[in-house]
Amino acid sequence: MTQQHLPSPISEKGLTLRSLNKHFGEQHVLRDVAFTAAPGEIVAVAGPSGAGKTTLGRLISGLEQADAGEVVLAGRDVVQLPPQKRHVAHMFESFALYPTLSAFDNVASPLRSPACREKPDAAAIRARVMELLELTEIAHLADRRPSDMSGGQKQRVALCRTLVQQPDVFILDEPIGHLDAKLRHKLRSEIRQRQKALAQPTLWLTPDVVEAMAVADRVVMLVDGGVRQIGQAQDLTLAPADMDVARLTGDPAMNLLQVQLHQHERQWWAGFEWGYTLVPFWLGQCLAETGSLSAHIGFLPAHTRVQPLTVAESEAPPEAGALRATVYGVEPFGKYTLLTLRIDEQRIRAKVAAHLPWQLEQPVHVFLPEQGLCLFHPQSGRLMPRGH
Ligand SMILES: Nc1ncnc2c1ncn2[C@@H]1O[C@H](COP(=O)(O)OP(=O)(O)OP(=O)(O)O)[C@@H](O)[C@H]1O
Repeated sequence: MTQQHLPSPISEKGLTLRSLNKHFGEQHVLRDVAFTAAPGEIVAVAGPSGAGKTTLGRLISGLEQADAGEVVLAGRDVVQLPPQKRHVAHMFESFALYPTLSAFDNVASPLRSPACREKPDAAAIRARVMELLELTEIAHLADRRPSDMSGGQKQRVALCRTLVQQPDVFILDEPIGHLDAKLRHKLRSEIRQRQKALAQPTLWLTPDVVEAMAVADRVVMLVDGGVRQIGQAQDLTLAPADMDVARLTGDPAMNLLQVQLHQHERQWWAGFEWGYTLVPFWLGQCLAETGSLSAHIGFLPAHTRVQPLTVAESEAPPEAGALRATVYGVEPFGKYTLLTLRIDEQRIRAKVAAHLPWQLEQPVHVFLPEQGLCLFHPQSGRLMPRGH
């Protein structure tokens, strides 16, 4: 476990996870998961499908038992407690609505339950439920049953039923995945504002790292059941802990280009089928220390400069630091254009100004950025500290 994975001192009202482990049969689904979420903090747990996000949420709620580890919630170690005594408001990916109840009654159900700590009266319940139904734009469906609703409408009922509670932690498992882009944007910021004002932490589980970065104060990157990195959007984007995190973060994700380095007259060169290009000296020195001269370098599409060339220009040797490439794909997004570029058999992407008329198969030079160039260890795939 690295230093960044160590939980900070526990807060009376927050959530602290320590060394959580879970197997399903032979499969090690969660490995030493440890992090904290402070009161009012939104922590997103992001990672690809099968990373263990749902299982982690279920361990915190008590719907699954951990093999080992601690879940400390509002100052209590809750590992031995049954779900109803943990005071967790959990929105399930599957919604789990009551089929015979209306949308209103589904949302009101936790407030009417004997396990509810607050015992609000009917008027208070109505006010809280309607406020959420209005926020999520389904107030007009208050009397409808789940069977007469779309997937996105059911998801909003499930979301309201979770947010209406006053638990010790909120767990939202893919809470807005079924909604259209406009509503997703609105709810992302509305829910963020709402949860930030509360005294409880919120865990937001999602495979969408861009959503995670937009909504959360910090993002926990979970890959293969292990925490690879915890950080804010810019930490994950500019300095991903390893190549898996680099592939998952950014919009679009960081370019990962395999290079084979060679030293010649105290300079380092990357070799390609079309020839060699000069690379920063620190890159060669750092890589040489690993005992291998082949590795992946990373750079963001937004930092990738592309220069269009005529055919005649493209046949001359590229200037120092430039890579020879051809345009493979052009996606105009209005404010900018996203280019896919082919360098030998590899593909990279570049976010470029929209005004140039890019052509498929057009020859270009690509310039590696001096700042923001990352080197990943040839064996572990971890980000290497940058040399001088
Ligand atoms: N009850 C179970 N029995 C056996 N294996 C399980 C069980 N629940 C989950 N798994 C396995 O554990 C791993 C993690 O699953 P989990 O649902 O937690 O992932 P996830 O990150 O939430 O994925 P998704 O984004 O697709 O929902 C997967 O390989 C899954 O097949």
